[in-house]
Amino acid sequence: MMRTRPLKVALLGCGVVGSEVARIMTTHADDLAARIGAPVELAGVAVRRPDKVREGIDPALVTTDATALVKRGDLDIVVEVIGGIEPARTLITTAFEHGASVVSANKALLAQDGAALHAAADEHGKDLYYEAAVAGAIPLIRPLRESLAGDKVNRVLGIVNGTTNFILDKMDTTGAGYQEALDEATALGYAEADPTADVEGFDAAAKAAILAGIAFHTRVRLDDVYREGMSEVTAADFASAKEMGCTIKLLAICERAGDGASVTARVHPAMIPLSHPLASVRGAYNAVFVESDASGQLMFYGPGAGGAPTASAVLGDLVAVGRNRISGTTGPGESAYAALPVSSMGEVVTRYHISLDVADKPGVLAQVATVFAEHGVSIDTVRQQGKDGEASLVVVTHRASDAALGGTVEALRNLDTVRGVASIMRVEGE
Ligand SMILES: NC(=O)c1ccc[n+]([C@@H]2O[C@H](COP(=O)([O-])OP(=O)(O)OC[C@H]3O[C@@H](n4cnc5c(N)ncnc54)[C@H](O)[C@@H]3O)[C@@H](O)[C@H]2O)c1
Ligand SMILES: N[C@@H](CCO)C(=O)O
Ligand code: NA
Repeated sequence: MMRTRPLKVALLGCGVVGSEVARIMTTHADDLAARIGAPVELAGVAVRRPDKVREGIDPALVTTDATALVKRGDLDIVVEVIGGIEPARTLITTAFEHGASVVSANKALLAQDGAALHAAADEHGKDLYYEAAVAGAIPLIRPLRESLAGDKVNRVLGIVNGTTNFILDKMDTTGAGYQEALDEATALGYAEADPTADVEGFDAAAKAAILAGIAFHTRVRLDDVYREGMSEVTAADFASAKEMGCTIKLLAICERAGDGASVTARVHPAMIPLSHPLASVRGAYNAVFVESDASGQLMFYGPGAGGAPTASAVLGDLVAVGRNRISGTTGPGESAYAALPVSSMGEVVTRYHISLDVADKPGVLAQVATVFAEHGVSIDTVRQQGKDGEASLVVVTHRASDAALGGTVEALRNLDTVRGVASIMRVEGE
């Protein structure tokens, strides 16, 4: 039965995502009401620039005072799509204190302060939902939190940043320069306000922290995630990858480690075989593999960024939270009972592609091979190309720990015959 009193929703931020949330709330109002069981009323929109024309939004609803809006006391749901840490954090906790539940797309904040925000939601008996924070439109938080709640997830691996996938894809397939590809991603609304968050891997690391926490029922914060961005990936790296039948993707990888007694979470560029499904994830699309004991391998794929796709996830949460409000319940909160420690990157085991500039003279290959052997790193293949008394040596290893590989590279740098280490890239997905 339809409740006549509407659910009052406040929108904080009306940028790329917020404007699409407002548009869908208006255009799909009847369907949303039918699905929730009550009409949804846009009760206020907090913005920074009040003079901007916002199509479809009653100017009387617009305010620059987000704090006063969340303190009104009659709100059912606050949708936070401002981004960043403050004032978003204080606005969310203030919303809970004044009786509202919260839907947010803010991965940076959730990866840093998720535990405190969940505690605040619990304390006030309210919901905190954030499907949009990871992989945009792709349902991932809810499947991990609800559908897979009876299984044991062992690994989450995927492409969770649309901007960097867009850039890497352009560089790989069209030979476009880095800046040109980044400018296009920004114009399409994929990039964060400061694109450093995307290209240096902070955005993906925040998502990895959120995914690892939910998947392994533990707490993983942004600082726990090992992070390397993609701004140093070169055309030469793509050429090396092609020679190996691979491409390069910025991956987020969360795994159980040490016989399941700990977890690791990392974000870095990696070579993956062209035959791997992640290799064919194009443009700003995201794709995430989840491996669980009983389910086996699951793949989630779709638009990971952009206004409308992200708004789709926000609206899904709005409906879920709205239904909870009507029935006087809340959805599942934080599940961190496993309390697993996060291991350092040194314990991660994977394969490596190392490109060295060496002197082209007798015994060099043997010297290099000895260094690998001394550090317990087994070599899979070696390829050498000569150029004027110098040579480039490409070594691909079998699986080894990051600590062993680090020691190997340090020792290689100390060899007189090694002129430089041109690139080190992990090889995943085999
Ligand atoms: N764009 C995407 O593809 C995407 C995808 C998933 C998640 N997100 C997340 O969604 C959130 C919003 O992203 P966006 O792309 O819409 O960013 P945006 O910069 O386009 O929008 C944010 C808006 O908030 C406004 N704002 C800033 N401070 C404010 C304040 N104090 N009061 C009211 N308004 C304020 C800004 O003026 C801006 O219009 C971020 O957390 C982002 O990480 C974005
Ligand atoms: N900047 C992010 C938005 C989606 O979270 C990306 O490019 O994936
Ligand atoms: Na999502």
